[in-house]
Amino acid sequence: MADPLARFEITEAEIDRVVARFYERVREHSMLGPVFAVHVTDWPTHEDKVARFWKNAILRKPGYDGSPMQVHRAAGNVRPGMFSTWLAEFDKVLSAELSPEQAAGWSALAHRIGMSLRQGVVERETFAGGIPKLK
Ligand code: HEM
Repeated sequence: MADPLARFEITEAEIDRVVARFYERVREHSMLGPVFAVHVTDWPTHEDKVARFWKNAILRKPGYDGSPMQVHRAAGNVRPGMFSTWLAEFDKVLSAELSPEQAAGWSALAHRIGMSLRQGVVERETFAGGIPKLK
């Protein structure tokens, strides 16, 4: 039986497939591709880690113990304006690969997490009161 705490019905294989399709698009994307290229050389390892992140977030399956907030704040080349593009690309993959119910559930979760990560990046780039650190 499905885990009653799972946010929506999805299999681990479906999660793996979405992650693989998404980073295929990211690698070719004019804005997102170069950002990842600075950090990720071993794509299978990256995709495996991100798939474990989503299995933990959606299915509550242990296996990811990283800190996405730290990673995105520290990356240095992830800008606040990139999150809407990332999410739009992710939504395209969700719609193409999953049922409407699955896509809607995962999209809502991704947008919630994305807005929180974006806020972390914004805070790194601003002083108290929202004054930008110009550089
Ligand atoms: C919007 C929702 C997003 C989610 C849910 C998300 C999720 C993740 C996760 C789980 C990781 C692995 C973290 C770890 O190492 O433990 C990661 C890494 C990374 N993300 Fe995101 N991300 C998002 C948006 C973005 C955006 C907008 C960018 C900018 C292009 C970005 C760029 C990166 C890069 C470059 C890495 C690799 C960092 C490294 O290995 O040093 N992410 N992301």
